[in-house]
Amino acid sequence: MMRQAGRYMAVYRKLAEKYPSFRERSETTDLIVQISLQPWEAFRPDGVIIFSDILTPLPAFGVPFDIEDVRGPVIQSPIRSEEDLKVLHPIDLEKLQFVGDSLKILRKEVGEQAAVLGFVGAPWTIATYIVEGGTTRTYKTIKSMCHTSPTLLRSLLSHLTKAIAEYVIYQVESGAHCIQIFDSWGGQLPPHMWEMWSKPYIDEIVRTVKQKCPQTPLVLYINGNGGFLERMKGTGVDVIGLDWTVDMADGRKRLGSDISIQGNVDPACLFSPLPAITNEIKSCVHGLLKRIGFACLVRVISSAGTKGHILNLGHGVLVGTPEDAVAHFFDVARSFDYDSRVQNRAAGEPNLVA
Ligand SMILES: O=C(O)CCc1c2[nH]c(c1CC(=O)O)Cc1[nH]c(c(CC(=O)O)c1CCC(=O)O)Cc1[nH]c(c(CC(=O)O)c1CCC(=O)O)Cc1[nH]c(c(CCC(=O)O)c1CC(=O)O)C2
Repeated sequence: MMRQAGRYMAVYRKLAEKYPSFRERSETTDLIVQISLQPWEAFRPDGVIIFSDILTPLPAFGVPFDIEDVRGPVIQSPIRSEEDLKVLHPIDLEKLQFVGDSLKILRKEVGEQAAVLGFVGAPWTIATYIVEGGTTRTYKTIKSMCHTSPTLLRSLLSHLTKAIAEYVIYQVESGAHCIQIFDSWGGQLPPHMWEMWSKPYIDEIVRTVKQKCPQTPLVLYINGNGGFLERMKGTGVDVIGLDWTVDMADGRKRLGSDISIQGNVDPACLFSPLPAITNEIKSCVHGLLKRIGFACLVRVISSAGTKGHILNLGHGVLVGTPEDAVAHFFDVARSFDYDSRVQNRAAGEPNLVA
């Protein structure tokens, strides 16, 4: 479940009182492991996501940042000129050792009972933070740069692409079974601009990672991706993450049966009464069943966890979500009878469904 650990959990909030700096919580091996395991201990999901952030690798290639309580991520020195680019250097993976160490420990902690999941931000999405200096509603600085300083923006995106590809490989070599690429803000671009300013860089990451780690499933997620599904498939990833604005059956029809889909229950639905949550999950799964047929789904799911449907929310768990609603989501997911019929818990191949 996206944003599986974090502020909606009371144990996390309590730990955050003791360690008030987000960077400390997400850059100290013991704390990363402890926080990543909080939802595992509470809900026993099929995947344990390392507690980290898409911005975590930035200081390792020359871009310091902080996460402030109200403002969220803040980049003190945004990159907006050729001169600013000079701070960038190749990624120093030694500075991210806490990520590698945590993944190794998480693999030991969960054994064969769950997949361990890593993640990165896509170059465009990371660039929005580096250029805008933090979170933005309009993306106007970076979007105007596409027209006023295309060479500069291309240099930045190329640098990020190299760094992120190396970081993905590092996570896989440290034990991640699967990597999700968050192009969370790719959906802010018109699709033809995404093809120019985001897709080629994701393509390059997929190519590089597939050469080194051909067995590792890659998931691609864009927030607001209704206009992008076919284009996302063109990157060569193994799984497309749908947000909740796309009907699951439409998504499957548009993407075909030769690729896996993740998603896509509306995260806000977890604020509803439990029976309503059950219905939403069923309609997400059964919509898919109706579209491609039950037998076909079983066949697709059973192919070693890289094809089929990974039941998930359409984006992260929202702050304030009741924990019993999250528990209910996992209970309902586990209750589907296809789960018990599918033999995708082969040795060394944790179940990636749900
Ligand atoms: O999400 C917020 O509102 C907080 C600010 C924010 C952060 N990163 C950010 C943003 C969004 C923005 O403002 O641009 C920037 C950020 N981090 C992330 C994404 C990708 C996405 O969710 O679409 C994004 C961009 C898009 C987005 O936030 O929707 C990814 C992320 N951050 C984080 C996690 C890990 C987790 O939650 O389990 C994960 C995802 C792992 C996964 O789902 O597989 C952790 C994180 N980062 C952050 C926080 C809040 C700070 C705290 O706990 O003290 C937290 C903890 C939490 O969400 O409860 C900081």
